Amino acid sequence: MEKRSNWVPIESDLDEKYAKELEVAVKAVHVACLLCQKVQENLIFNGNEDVQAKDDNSPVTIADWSVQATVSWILSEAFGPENVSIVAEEDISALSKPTAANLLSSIVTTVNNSLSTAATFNIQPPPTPLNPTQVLESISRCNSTGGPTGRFWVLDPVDGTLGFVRGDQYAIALALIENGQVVLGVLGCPNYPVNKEWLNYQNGYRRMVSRLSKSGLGSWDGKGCVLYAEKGSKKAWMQPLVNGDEGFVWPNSARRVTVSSIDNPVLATFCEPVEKANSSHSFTQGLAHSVGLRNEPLRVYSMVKYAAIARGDAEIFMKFARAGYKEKIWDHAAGVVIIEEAGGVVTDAGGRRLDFSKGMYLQGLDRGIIACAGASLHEKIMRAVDASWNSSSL
Ligand SMILES: Nc1ncnc2c1ncn2[C@@H]1O[C@H](COP(=O)(O)OS(=O)(=O)O)[C@@H](OP(=O)(O)O)[C@H]1O
Ligand SMILES: [Mg+2]
Ligand SMILES: [Mg+2]
Ligand SMILES: [Mg+2]
Repeated sequence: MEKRSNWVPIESDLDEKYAKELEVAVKAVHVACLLCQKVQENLIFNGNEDVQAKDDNSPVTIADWSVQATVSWILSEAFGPENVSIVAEEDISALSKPTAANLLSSIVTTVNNSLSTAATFNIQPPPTPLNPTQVLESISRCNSTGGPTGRFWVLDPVDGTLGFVRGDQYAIALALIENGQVVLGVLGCPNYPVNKEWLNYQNGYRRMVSRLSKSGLGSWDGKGCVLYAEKGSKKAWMQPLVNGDEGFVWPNSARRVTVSSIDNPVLATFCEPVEKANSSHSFTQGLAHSVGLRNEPLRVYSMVKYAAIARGDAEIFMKFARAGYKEKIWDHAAGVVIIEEAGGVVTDAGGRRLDFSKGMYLQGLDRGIIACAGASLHEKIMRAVDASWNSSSL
């Protein structure tokens, strides 16, 4: 049983400047996590939820659209729609077709069910359930394209949708950007328990769940976590994910997280995308060999990789997408500020910090993304990338 003495009330972390934004964002992500848990359960155990394919063949589900609608609605209610600008992954093109009536109806139901439980987090639900037009409006309101000035939110409603549909890891990522800088990041990880036992089950989250339940260890209670950080605070925080129907009373408690102190690559663990199509496994394998990394790579879907570094469960995250792929800001914004405030370093392979000021893409990214638990380890990995790059076929 974990000692709870190091959990503190959420308010103790709140700096004046973004106090309300952080509080609303953390609550919205909790609501979204609960929504996703229900949809994933239906998808995996009852097999009765739709998985659609987008134009690029990537999957999208009712959870992606429902979270986008729900978070957009919560932010608009809290700050006024005229003050809320959101860059987000999903749009309504597939939902506006006449053949999508059933899909839209499932989304509307999911959003309303989710908002009706939001009172747990002191969020006032809508006076009457949202109708399809209002849900579509909430989704399509997230049509900001970002840029160098002003304030906008960045939302990946379900990051790692592939992991989500496979019953594995995924994340909900919400960040606030002001004048090109990420000032807040909140990362919901519904399948990443507060304790890191899942790391012992390399690439097999579902195997872990089934093994733990068979072994009667009892430590698995299905809960995930929500991580968050405010830029410049030098602190990153983790809350346990609450179960909406436990009679739980908000505010939740939080615990500080910090990166690992390991700076020797020989002892480090690195994480990377599960799919070879999203990042070159052969390049990272060669690089791992060159620096003497002994541990198996931790292949995990979604920004849970950023959470793993921030929590000190792994030391290195690398992503080297194929040439021509343009990384989107919603896949990184929340994770970057959380790792940095937890004591880590995130740059491209040229050592430059990621630039969130150029619209929806991370423009000018040099080769790939390297996040490490500290500056010294980061320096070593950067040197190894440079040494391996020319002999690679990337
Ligand atoms: N070809 C290609 N190369 C690189 N990246 C891509 C590519 N295609 C998609 N994406 C984006 O990757 C997001 C998922 O990244 P992950 O690190 O979770 O990858 S993996 O699922 O573990 O393989 C995924 O985020 P979601 O769409 O939110 O799941 C995409 O934005
Ligand atoms: Mg994503
Ligand atoms: Mg997504
Ligand atoms: Mg997607």
